[in-house]
Amino acid sequence: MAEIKPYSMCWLEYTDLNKYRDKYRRIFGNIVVLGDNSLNLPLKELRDFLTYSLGIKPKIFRNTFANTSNFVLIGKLSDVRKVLKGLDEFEFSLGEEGFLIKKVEFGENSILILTAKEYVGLIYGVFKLIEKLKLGEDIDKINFLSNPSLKFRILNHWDNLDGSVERGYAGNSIFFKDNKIIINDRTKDYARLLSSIGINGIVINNVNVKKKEVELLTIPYLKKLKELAKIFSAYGIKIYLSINFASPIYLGGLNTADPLDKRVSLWWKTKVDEIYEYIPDFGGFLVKADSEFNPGPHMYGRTHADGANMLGEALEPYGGFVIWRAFVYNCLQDWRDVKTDRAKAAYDNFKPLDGKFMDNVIVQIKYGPMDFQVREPVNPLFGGLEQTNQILELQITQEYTGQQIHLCYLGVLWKEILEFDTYAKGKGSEVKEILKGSVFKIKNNGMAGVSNVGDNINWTGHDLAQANLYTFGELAWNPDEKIEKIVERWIKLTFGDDEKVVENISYMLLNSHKAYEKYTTPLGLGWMVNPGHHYGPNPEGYEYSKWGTYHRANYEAIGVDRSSRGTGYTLQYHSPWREIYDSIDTCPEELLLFFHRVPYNYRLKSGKTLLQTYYDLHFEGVEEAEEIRRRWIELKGKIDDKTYERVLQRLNMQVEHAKEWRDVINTYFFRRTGIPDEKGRKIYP
Ligand SMILES: CO[C@H]1[C@H](O)[C@@H](O)[C@H](O)O[C@@H]1C(=O)O
Repeated sequence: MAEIKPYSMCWLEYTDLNKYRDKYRRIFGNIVVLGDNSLNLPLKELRDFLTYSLGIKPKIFRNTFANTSNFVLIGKLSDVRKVLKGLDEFEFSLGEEGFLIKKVEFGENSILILTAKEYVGLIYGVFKLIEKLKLGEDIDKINFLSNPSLKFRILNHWDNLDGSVERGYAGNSIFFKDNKIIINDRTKDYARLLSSIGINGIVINNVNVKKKEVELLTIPYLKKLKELAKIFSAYGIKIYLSINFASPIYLGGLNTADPLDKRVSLWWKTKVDEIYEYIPDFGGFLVKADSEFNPGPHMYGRTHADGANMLGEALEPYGGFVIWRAFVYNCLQDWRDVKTDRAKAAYDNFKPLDGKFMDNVIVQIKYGPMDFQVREPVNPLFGGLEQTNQILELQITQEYTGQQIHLCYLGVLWKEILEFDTYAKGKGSEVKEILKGSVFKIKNNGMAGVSNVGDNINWTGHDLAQANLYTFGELAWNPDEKIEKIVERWIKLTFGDDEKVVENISYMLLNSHKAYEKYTTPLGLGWMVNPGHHYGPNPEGYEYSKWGTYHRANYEAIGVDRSSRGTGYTLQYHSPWREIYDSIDTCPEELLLFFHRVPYNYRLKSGKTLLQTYYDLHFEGVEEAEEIRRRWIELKGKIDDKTYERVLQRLNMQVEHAKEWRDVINTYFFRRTGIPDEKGRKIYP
């Protein structure tokens, strides 16, 4: 029996797979390992899975297969090639992090090879092999080579040293408590989970680096971080830290953090030297600078490039990276000022700096120009920046998308973002192609996801929110994969392969984002949330505040004119998007209110008015939330009771809160216009 843990292992759980035992026994009864003890970890992963899930206790052979006939062979490609011929081509096709799983016949013997150029590939590979076995896939003729498409596949934790998590909806931090770093069994299990979805970097602390967190760069913390980094490193994951740009003042006693001041750059160099003494494979820094009250180079009249490059120089000798966020805007705006448009800020700040960053600096860009709303257009910096490394920032944690009380599967949205064609170099310049490095020459690109993980027993609060974490990793590894396939795989790995279970949960996941969008703020509106915590409806919650997030509804119209006749935001896009978005007639309706100010009586393509459409979508959204719950209820008895109940409870809350959204928003529109619903449904006066 596998040890029983006080938390679930999500898609890695050792479920009983006895039914596949006979299918796999012949080959998996023997494992030959080529190489030294460094391969013990992938070996242990495979052995534990075979033992606990399949009831196969493999015999292990080290550096010999003299007495075996059928076996699994694990080793680095250079070692495997010494004993098996015909593997030359893989020297070229395997990348640094890639792996190969291949069945070969060798005389009388059947051998399943798991190989990679580097150790890290063997780790990723062993988890993929386990996944295939867990899914019961045929491995008789397997010839599966996989390299990640994106170089950086990083999770951002917004965890604070006191154990709280900014925008966290799954309990407390798994990394920090009472200003101490936590290291326990769960740390390693987290590394295993992340490695199994190909993650290769993790920023462990919040981008808002407050006074206490500045101390993470001091020796007492570095000593502990060294231990933590070792655990992650064994699974192919590098540790990064968010830093406060003013650290030389807080920690170094300097009176400035000016990036062009020699004392400042020297302080950082010395600090970086120290960090690498403790953590030789340290990934680098994530920096939120000149953003929402965090200090940055603007304070000294310097540019983001000045700031980032100064850090880049300190990290360069060690191969470390600076990840610099593009989330920079005026957060002290006056609602009476109609000229300033927050949506334009990232582009306005960073486009002029294109080409000025060092090669080990990466600009990390939120998917949209505002802030992780349920729908926004894709940030025009994608396609706008041509000579700057870039990371697409997604929010796995559901700040604006239901806070893990609502089921809102984000994979469908992320897929649309990745497939958005920027037309930067004509057709075929999709975001995913830019990130792969195939549109511009820049190569140090990737994806970052703000983690949805906490210390809840299911890691993510809502059990089904595990799918968002899984999907993030899978898409970062291969953004070309079909989302339906990822969903199906996650369900089977997590809940087994019962047809009804797969059918219903697929339905629930694939339709949940659309439903959430409908009953909250469809047509690109966004922002009608309660200020501060961002849960639940509040149509004017952000209307007169300083955050630059206004819809400016009056009795006739709603939305911001961001066209060339308005704020000019549309001009940040390449053609044909700038023309498409610029005209109310061609603008995709799902983004209509983002780009245009639209009268309530404006007729959409369906022939219905904007107002009636808004009413209809809200009624539909609630019905869809009810249907999603119904699909879950159909699975009673097919899902273990505890999980079933936990999810049902959240789905019940979702339906209730969806009704609250529907009624508050519909009433708001009714009160603004005085026009009732054509279908006479209940709208509160
Ligand atoms: C970490 O701060 C977050 C903040 O909680 C969130 O509400 C805001 O939208 O985005 C910020 C950011 O992305 O920096």
